[in-house]
Amino acid sequence: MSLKTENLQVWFGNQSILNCINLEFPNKNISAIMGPSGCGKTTLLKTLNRTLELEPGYRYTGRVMLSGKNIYAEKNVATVRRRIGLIFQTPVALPLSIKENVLFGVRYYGERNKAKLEEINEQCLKQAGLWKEVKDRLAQPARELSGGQIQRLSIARVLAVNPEILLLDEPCSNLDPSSTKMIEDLLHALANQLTIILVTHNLFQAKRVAHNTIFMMDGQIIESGETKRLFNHPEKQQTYDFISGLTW
Ligand SMILES: Nc1ncnc2c1ncn2[C@@H]1O[C@H](COP(=O)(O)OP(=O)(O)OP(=O)(O)O)[C@@H](O)[C@H]1O
Repeated sequence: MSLKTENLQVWFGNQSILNCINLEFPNKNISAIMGPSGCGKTTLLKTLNRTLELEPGYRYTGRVMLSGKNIYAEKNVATVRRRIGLIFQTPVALPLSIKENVLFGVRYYGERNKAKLEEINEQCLKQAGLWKEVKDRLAQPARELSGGQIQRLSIARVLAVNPEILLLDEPCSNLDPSSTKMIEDLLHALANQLTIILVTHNLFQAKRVAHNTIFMMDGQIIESGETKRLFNHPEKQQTYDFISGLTW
């Protein structure tokens, strides 16, 4: 599914946060968004599935097009958020069992068939690389899992509602290197089926996982393109300074 933004602008109150964002996210591809703290990365990500509408003072102009249709014209916001799932920085375990964490969204969207629910649970835990670790304790509270396991559980919960796009906001920032590697391997595997957009502070992570990279500053896109090209031959001085560690 193709996702693109057209002249997207965002304000909180009178403060301009995103300015004239025109981006196209290639299908079944991983795009990384990087940039200095406060430049608007999270705001951009949350604008891509209408999560920001919940925040007071939020105003936008422009369009976010999913397969040719503006998601902001869709009356049912829940449908948009099902099709474009968002994973937060802090791993979230709902106060439920491991299995019910996976099935939370599926039940919300109305699936009641027991066999189908069992099938979704197993399939999504396998996709998230968690099945072997939890298959014998599905009824136990999810909060007993480690941070890395909970982050993979959050991904399983989003995958369970069959999204077309996966947005991740610094998903590894609270994880150790081995959990980070598991998430990165998982993203590589998922990129065969989904379009993935990842906000990361970790330039090495962008290099390791992203096909394309977008560099932002002060609410604007400075440069975007193939990851290797952007890191090896940045076209803009600001990009060069950022990847050389001169601006953070
Ligand atoms: N709900 C809100 N109300 C008012 N201002 C906000 C709100 N959310 C974000 N902002 C402002 O928007 C700007 C961009 O914030 P955002 O979180 O998108 O940046 P970021 O690039 O993700 O930063 P970081 O890398 O530190 O997470 C900041 O100035 C922030 O204070």
